[in-house]
Amino acid sequence: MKVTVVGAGAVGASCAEYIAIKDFASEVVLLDIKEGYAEGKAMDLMQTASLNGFDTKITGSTSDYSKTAGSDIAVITSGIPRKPGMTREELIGINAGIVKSVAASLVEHSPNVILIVVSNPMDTMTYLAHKVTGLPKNRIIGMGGALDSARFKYRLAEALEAPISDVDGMVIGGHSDKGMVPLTRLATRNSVPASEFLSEERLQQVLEDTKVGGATLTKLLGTSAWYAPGAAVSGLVQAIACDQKKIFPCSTLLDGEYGLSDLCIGVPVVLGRNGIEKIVEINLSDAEKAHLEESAAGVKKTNSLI
Ligand SMILES: NC(=O)c1ccc[n+]([C@@H]2O[C@H](COP(=O)([O-])OP(=O)(O)OC[C@H]3O[C@@H](n4cnc5c(N)ncnc54)[C@H](O)[C@@H]3O)[C@@H](O)[C@H]2O)c1
Ligand SMILES: O=C(O)C[C@H](O)C(=O)O
Repeated sequence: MKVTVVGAGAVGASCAEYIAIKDFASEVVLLDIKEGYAEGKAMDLMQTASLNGFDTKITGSTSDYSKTAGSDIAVITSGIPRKPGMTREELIGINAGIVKSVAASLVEHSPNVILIVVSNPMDTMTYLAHKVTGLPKNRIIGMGGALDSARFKYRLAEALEAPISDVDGMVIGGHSDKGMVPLTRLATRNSVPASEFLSEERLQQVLEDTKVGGATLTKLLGTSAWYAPGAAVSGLVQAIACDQKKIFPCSTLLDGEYGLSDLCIGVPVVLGRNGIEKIVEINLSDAEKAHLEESAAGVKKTNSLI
């Protein structure tokens, strides 16, 4: 299993590290445009191999896509991150050009690749990857919901004063401060609805904290987060590589599902060796449907800028 990660910055390197530590891929290629940067990150990571006990071979490349040839999965993290006070949508001017050229180069060298798009604004960048490559829809996946759901579970565990392994929850919708739709109605603590333990007001606070999860970290760090994003990407890569058939909320091209078409937005999907093997349509309440529709309108507005 060969995995390429484009962008050896904060998220790309974190993602490569988690993939290696989980030890399911034979090879990870890191690629960046900064001279020597990906090679340096790859060497540093390889020097953790004996310490962390993995055999995955990590190599680096400065803009040489021939090194990525034959990749089964490629992750696109290249692009600028936001600074405090910015929205993800404001990154579109620079990141659209980067994602466009990177996606085309990846597919040129690995025609059978499954693409995972991370660069922001992620839903629009995922849609752009479709426009540029024309790959079948099962082979282009946007990562946002897996991260947002992890943050939702973190906030739920905090409110419930429970171990995180005891809570479950999912966030669908666009990966944006306003567009996320945390499904508080379906959140549970060990199969018991979270609403049995938490007031409506406290659940609403969990929802609000989840939606601004990325912005909160950006304010604290001066740039956006990388550990949880890297871990979330590695989870998707592993589900595909190991044909796990796990459900994750991912940004995918919709064609009538959830009453939405011609956009990529986060909904639950089954991930396996063929990428997105199924879009799972769950019954949403009227309020959740309205939130998802509002979120879709926001994503479409951003899509109109590419
Ligand atoms: N979807 C998500 O959930 C999520 C989570 C975190 C970050 N992000 C996004 O991921 C992107 C990367 O974030 P980061 O913190 O790693 O940024 P970063 O600045 O640390 O790393 C980005 C890297 O991309 C490289 N790069 C730029 N143009 C390139 C090109 N044409 N080809 C190859 N490499 C190129 C840069 O040299 C840099 O090393 C940002 O757009 C950020 O908003 C998305
Ligand atoms: O918040 C950001 O800009 C980065 C990323 O989308 C995140 O949610 O951490």
